[in-house]
Amino acid sequence: MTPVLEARNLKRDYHIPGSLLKKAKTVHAVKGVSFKVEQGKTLSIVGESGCGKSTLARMVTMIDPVTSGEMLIDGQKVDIVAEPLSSDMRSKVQIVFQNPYGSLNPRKKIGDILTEPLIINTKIPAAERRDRAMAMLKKVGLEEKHYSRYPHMFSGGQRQRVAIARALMLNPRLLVLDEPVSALDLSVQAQVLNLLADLQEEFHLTYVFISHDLSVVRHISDDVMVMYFGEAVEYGSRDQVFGDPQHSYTKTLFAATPRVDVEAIKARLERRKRA
Ligand SMILES: Nc1ncnc2c1ncn2[C@@H]1O[C@H](COP(=O)(O)OP(=O)(O)OP(=O)(O)O)[C@@H](O)[C@H]1O
Repeated sequence: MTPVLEARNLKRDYHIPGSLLKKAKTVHAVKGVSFKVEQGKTLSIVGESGCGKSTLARMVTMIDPVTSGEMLIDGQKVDIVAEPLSSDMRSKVQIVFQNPYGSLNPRKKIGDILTEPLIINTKIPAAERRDRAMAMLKKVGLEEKHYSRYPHMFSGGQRQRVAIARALMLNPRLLVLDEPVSALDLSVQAQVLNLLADLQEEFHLTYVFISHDLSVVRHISDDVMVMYFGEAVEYGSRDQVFGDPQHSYTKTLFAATPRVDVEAIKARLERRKRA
């Protein structure tokens, strides 16, 4: 099967200009990383702060150009080194950021936030844009009445639902989830993770899930890649990586991580819903 996304040897350097007191330097944030994700699957990318996860997310989402490497979407090569990147290709990959407070424009109503990608990227008439946004609100567990409200009127979990809805408005081939639940309370984390799992099942969505939280990663991944100082030091199926980690860094990372039992949280929420 042709993967939805294939990344080949992606590299990203940041050049930091010098000053009177400091020499110019180059940070090799991502040092040649390759991976594939098939339709309906989730690849998680884990690692400590500064290992290059967000840089990789921004390259895959085509927000930032890469220094070198190749990316194929549905087998078609994307010209990712060039700028500006084609908006057609860019709309195939959407991103949900960590902070639902910062990622939604506070001056725009939810309806405008959801229809904006359709206005920019399609010629869909206004009435249909509204219908699609209403339908998407329901898909993410919100209501039609939320269409005319502003982001500050929502909780963190609801805002993240809006961010997910916005990311899905253009029917992307791939959703990059950059720490999408780490700013939320534990019980809300479980609800948003359940929503992502339901949407994936219903629409056969493909996810790249960026996280430093191994208990969440263990719960939602098909494949896992562990990054360390800009390199992929481990890459394989979830069971391989968690069951038999090969690299010493992965072993240390797993040993140092307290286990949060997401399954137990889910079960508790279910019980509460039924009560
Ligand atoms: N715009 C930038 N200019 C210069 N250096 C940068 C820039 N963005 C990231 N870096 C550097 O690149 C490296 C990787 O950063 P990145 O943010 O991708 O890591 P991360 O794993 O996502 O960390 P975090 O979880 O803290 O966001 C770090 O050394 C960081 O300081």
